[in-house]
Amino acid sequence: MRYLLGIDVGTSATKTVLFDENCQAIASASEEYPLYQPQNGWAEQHPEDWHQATVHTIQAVLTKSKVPAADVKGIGLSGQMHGLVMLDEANQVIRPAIIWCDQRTAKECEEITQKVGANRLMEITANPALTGFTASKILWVRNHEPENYAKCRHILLPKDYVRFCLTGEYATEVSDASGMQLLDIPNRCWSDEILEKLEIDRALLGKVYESPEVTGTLTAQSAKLLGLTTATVVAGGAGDNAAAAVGTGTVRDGRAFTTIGTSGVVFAHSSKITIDPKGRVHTFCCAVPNCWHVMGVTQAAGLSLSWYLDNFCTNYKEKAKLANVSFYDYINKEAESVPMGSNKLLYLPYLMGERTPHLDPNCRGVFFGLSAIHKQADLLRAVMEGVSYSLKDCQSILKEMGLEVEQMMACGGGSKSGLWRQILADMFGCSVKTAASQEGAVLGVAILAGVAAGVFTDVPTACDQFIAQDESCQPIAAHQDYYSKGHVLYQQLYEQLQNQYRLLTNL
Ligand SMILES: Nc1ncnc2c1ncn2[C@@H]1O[C@H](COP(=O)(O)OP(=O)(O)O)[C@@H](O)[C@H]1O
Ligand SMILES: O=C(CO)[C@@H](O)[C@H](O)COP(=O)(O)O
Repeated sequence: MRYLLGIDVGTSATKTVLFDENCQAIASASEEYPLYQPQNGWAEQHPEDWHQATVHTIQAVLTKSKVPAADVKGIGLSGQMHGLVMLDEANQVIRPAIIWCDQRTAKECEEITQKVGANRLMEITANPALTGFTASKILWVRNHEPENYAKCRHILLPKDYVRFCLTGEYATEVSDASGMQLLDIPNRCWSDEILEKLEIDRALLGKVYESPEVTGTLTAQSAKLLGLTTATVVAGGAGDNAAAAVGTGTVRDGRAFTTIGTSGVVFAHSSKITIDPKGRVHTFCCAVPNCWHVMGVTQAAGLSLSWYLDNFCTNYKEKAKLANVSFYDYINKEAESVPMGSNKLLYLPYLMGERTPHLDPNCRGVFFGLSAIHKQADLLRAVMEGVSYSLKDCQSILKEMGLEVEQMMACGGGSKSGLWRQILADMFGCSVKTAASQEGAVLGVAILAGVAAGVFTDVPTACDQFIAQDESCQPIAAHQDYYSKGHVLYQQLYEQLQNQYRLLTNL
């Protein structure tokens, strides 16, 4: 039997799963690490935490499974997108990584638009200048930390830093590189025009591969450390959403999925490049060669839930213990005990600014309609509903762009909640399904590794063979009606507050 490793360098943790050649999970391990917020709207992590978590979780799954090293044919890397890792001459990390949800670069986005031109930026990178994307982070370091910029010899994305540690190669692949705002998205290569206009040296960037290509093999040192062999290939892999697309079988036109991870995403596959002229959703290269995807992003999806639970529900852990149920079973029951609409309470999930549909780094979270009748559980359900309203915003734009969706899958930590999936089905007005394997991104990159290692012929064929569907939530007409009215009110709240958010930032 041959085996494949899928690794997802997420925001909350790195997760590693060992699959056999039938894509059955054999062993899994995950390791959490901190997210640092040194200022309001800033977000950083230590790249070494990602590397250590990868090493420990690979070692853990190999120990648990007792699979012979020589039978592990390939490694697939998935990861949080957009983060900026800078290495010096000696390959040392220069400063903490500035990650995807960091919002400090509004001025640098103006600089990018002015230097490249709004129209050329859309034509080449398929997206307007965004604070979340890597290019504005590079310019921020150049503008604010010139001594760090001067030392920089290599720029890598989070999972590509881990790749460098494993293989010694400076490489990336098209799906993750799409989120740097330096890639020519229609032609799937670095854009010399963008690099020249932004005065970024191309030599700083790694080689760009397609997702199922081989980017290298393990170095002797990392093979020894991990308990693997130097014959193990490391595939291009994919950004976490492009990876989850493969892991949920979203690899053909008409297919889509919604993720509730730290962020939230509504993602549709497209064999043709389609761009929203207003830039509210991203068009990126996907993990299937010669295909693209369009996705809307909610900055704080699971993050909203974690923030609420960590700060205002510390009693829930004890209550779950007393009730003898898991923590998330307990919180989902609590949310279910509250009627639809959370007793007339609305939540705007803009804790880290918002991408789709507002592209606004200044906006922040709101509970609207608080009354003395509200209890912890009302706010809990309002958070889940508010995140879902934001995902509804994403779905509406994909529809407006003519991306027909025949199948909506759900993945990410939040999709484990039956209640959350039902709310999504009610708001989207379509069935929301889960894959039989809940492994999403890690399964996706294990399939990419399988193609790279010659275990599978191509990505869509492997998905057809190995991805099966499981549960399906159908929309309930009365809920749909309520939530469509709620959505109108939800949308009006941002419109009313847009100017006040700017004033708050400048206060
Ligand atoms: N059973 C569950 N019910 C509801 N939410 C959950 C559940 N399990 C995890 N989550 C949420 O999912 C999020 C983590 O999702 P995950 O996909 O692991 O994140 P990431 O890959 O972004 O680190 C957490 O923020 C948590 O709030
Ligand atoms: O910024 C994006 C996509 O554009 C996020 O999807 C990040 O890639 C982080 O993902 P999670 O850690 O929430 O899964």
